[in-house]
Amino acid sequence: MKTVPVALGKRSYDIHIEQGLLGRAGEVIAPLVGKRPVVVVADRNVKVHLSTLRGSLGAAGIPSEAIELPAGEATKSWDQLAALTDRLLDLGVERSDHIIALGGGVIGDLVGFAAAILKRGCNFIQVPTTLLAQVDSSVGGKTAINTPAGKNLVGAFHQPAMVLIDPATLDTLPLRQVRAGYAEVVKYGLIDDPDFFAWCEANFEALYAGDSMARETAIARSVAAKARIVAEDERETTGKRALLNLGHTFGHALEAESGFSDRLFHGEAVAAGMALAFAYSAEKGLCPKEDSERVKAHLRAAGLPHDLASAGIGASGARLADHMRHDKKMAAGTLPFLLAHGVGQTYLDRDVALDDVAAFLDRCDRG
Ligand SMILES: NC(=O)c1ccc[n+]([C@@H]2O[C@H](COP(=O)([O-])OP(=O)(O)OC[C@H]3O[C@@H](n4cnc5c(N)ncnc54)[C@H](O)[C@@H]3O)[C@@H](O)[C@H]2O)c1
Ligand SMILES: O=C(O)C(=O)C[C@@H](O)[C@H](O)[C@H](O)COP(=O)(O)O
Ligand SMILES: [Zn+2]
Repeated sequence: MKTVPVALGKRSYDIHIEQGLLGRAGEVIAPLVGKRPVVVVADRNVKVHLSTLRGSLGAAGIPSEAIELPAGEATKSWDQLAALTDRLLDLGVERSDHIIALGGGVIGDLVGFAAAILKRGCNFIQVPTTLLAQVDSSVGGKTAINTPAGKNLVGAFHQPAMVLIDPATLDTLPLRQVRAGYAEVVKYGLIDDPDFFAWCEANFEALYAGDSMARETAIARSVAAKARIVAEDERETTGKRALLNLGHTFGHALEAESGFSDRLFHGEAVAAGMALAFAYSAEKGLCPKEDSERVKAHLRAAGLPHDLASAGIGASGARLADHMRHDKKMAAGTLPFLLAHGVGQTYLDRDVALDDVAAFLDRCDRG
């Protein structure tokens, strides 16, 4: 088993990665939970993994209850949050108990937020089953729901007590979802690790084909990068953690424009967003055009949206900029942007005018 520590003082925890880990999750979790019952909150599409997980909990002598929730971004809602917290209260969850989130980023974000507010803070464990959740959302403690105003606008920082990653759960994940998760893998290369971006260019096909070495390398390098950044700036106050938002100001606007629907998954929106961030950087002369073209070419080759047209977005720049005004990075009326000086050289630019971004978007090809 490979273990990546997340060093956050009293809130430190381990990320465990191992093929088949779900089948022995009970013994790994047992030292945390003792013999207290746990509640597993699972996505309805992961029934087979739920049964493996509960089997291993039972074998370790840990009683469990299950709550199954509908799949999809719409589940990150006030209604689902209220229903979930009511169920958890009915089940008698105590503050020191552990709630397990089994599923993708939607389940992780919702369950993490429920755990943050239930009895003013319960423990939770992330057991991510999508590539996106295994490389990104299960780590770092950002939890949230969406509101009519936009993405992740109500939430809390609440770190999990442990993250258990079984790459074998990806065997059941549809290819389109694997690709969407891969966008967040590429992100780490683009932020500050050009060697990892080159690794991505050379290995994405193996990853898509389910090669176990490629999967484990992608997951381990991604979570190590995220753990390092989160340990430096847990609450996104210094600008360091904001680097993880590369492509997200554009991406969240595209998701909002798509109505948070299956038309554009989060990872797909982030892929288009990263390509737009590089294209804007190149247009401003901040980044070599070859780097921007290289990013776009890789995302295209990887079957991901790489501009507005391939993301299916026809909205005006002004309309997309209106979505961006809800971004949580907005400070004193200005929105800092994640731009790049090149591949692996992302930085937070505090001198970008939203109107200029809107005009740039109007010059881009439409869907
Ligand atoms: N908190 C964070 O740091 C963070 C980071 C990145 C993304 N996110 C959030 O994560 C969400 C996206 O997560 P996601 O891409 O995992 O989406 P998701 O949770 O909607 O999962 C994608 C789809 O895969 C299905 N699924 C999950 N595991 C499966 C499996 N093993 N086999 C078959 N089907 C499976 C789900 O039912 C769903 O239909 C977004 O809401 C995004 O904002 C949060
Ligand atoms: O962990 C982070 O920090 C991230 O920004 C990771 C992102 O991939 C993720 O989508 C996050 O939820 C976006 O955060 P937000 O603060 O823009 O809602
Ligand atoms: Zn993201």
